[in-house]
Amino acid sequence: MALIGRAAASSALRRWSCAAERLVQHSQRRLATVAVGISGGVDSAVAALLLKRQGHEVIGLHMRSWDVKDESVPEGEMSCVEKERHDAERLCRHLGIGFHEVDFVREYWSLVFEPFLQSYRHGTTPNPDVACNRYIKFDLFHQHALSLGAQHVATGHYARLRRDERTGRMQLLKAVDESKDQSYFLSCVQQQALPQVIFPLGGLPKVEVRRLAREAELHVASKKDSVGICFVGKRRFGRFIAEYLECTSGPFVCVETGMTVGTHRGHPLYTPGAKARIGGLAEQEDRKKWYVVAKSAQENTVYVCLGADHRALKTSALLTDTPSWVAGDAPDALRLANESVLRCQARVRYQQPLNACEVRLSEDRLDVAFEQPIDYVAEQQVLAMYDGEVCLGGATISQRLENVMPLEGVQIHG
Ligand SMILES: Nc1ncnc2c1ncn2[C@@H]1O[C@H](COP(=O)(O)OP(=O)(O)OP(=O)(O)O)[C@@H](O)[C@H]1O
Repeated sequence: MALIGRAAASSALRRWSCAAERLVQHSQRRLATVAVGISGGVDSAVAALLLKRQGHEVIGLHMRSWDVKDESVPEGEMSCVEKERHDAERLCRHLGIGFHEVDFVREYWSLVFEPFLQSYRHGTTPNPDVACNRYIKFDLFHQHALSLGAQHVATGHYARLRRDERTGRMQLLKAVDESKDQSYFLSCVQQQALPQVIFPLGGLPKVEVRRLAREAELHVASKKDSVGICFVGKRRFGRFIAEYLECTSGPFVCVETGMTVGTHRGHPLYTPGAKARIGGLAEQEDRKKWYVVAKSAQENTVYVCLGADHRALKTSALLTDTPSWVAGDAPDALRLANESVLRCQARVRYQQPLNACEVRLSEDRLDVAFEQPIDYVAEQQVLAMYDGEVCLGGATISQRLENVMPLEGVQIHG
């Protein structure tokens, strides 16, 4: 009897001490208040759900970065901006977390959208998502989230963070689900924001994120992933850009022959590497096969070639503007040795396979040589550099070098 009593008492004690331990861990974790960027989509909602389950005090922060006035919405329909806000608020209510809003419409316009338009005017192809992450989400938005009393700021980005044992700085890593990896868009984010950042989805496959959303009965569980540039919403890009930039028709010129092979509807509507869809040609087959090589804004000319494998679409070397290193400084290979060369991998587009390259610093710019020529390099897009799974940083491409242009003297820079 006494034995049974002692066993029961000690098991009760064990249960109690486990419960107490859980309570202590729980209350310690509760000390962290995490502001989650709630977009109205499934990823950030699941990020908030997971943080809440871990015991954090979670608040939802929705940002308005685009004015309803700048969306043409059919009568009686809700604009994209309003729909996202509505979904974000409903999600916070469902998750039982506070809902906060912040307006960065003006800042987004001047730091992201104006430079985006300017770049298009000059005949180049910018990346507004990289600029948005650097100047808005991981700077102004981040600071605002901290000013609300949060110690951490989380987003639904697919990427991971790790502290570098040697330097003590934060490293940006690719997501485990490579098909969703967003480190490319984060490659120009600055080190100072990263110690407070959490990416709860970096280790999860997207299918698991959707499953968690369904299990938690989030109304956005089956909502489509956002594709393309966020402010364009569901509109066709051509129609959208034509509202802001003058698009006048001009010639499509074949880089091989120098001959005009069709008429384009305005150079801003075309991106190097994309199909040109030249109309007016008799052969349907040919129409399918023209690709944009380059553009000249000055001459309002779009240069094209026949076939996706044409050597005019390949680039083996390029120059960039001043790079942005996630660690804050350039990697040791570029800083410490004379004649220093960084051997790494790089991509020039979201989800492009990584390409081996050599990077040299020339003044404060990068001179990049690829082991094999790569496809579809567009000026003003971002080059993101990697050492295995670590994203080292990014830089805006200022010039394609050694791209094969069979037609001597074709001037492609606007
Ligand atoms: N309007 C917004 N307000 C607050 N945070 C935002 C907003 N838009 C995006 N974010 C944050 O940035 C992350 C990445 O944004 P992105 O536009 O790539 O959306 P996404 O991958 O489709 O994610 P989601 O499914 O959450 O919309 C989001 O998961 C979210 O945390």
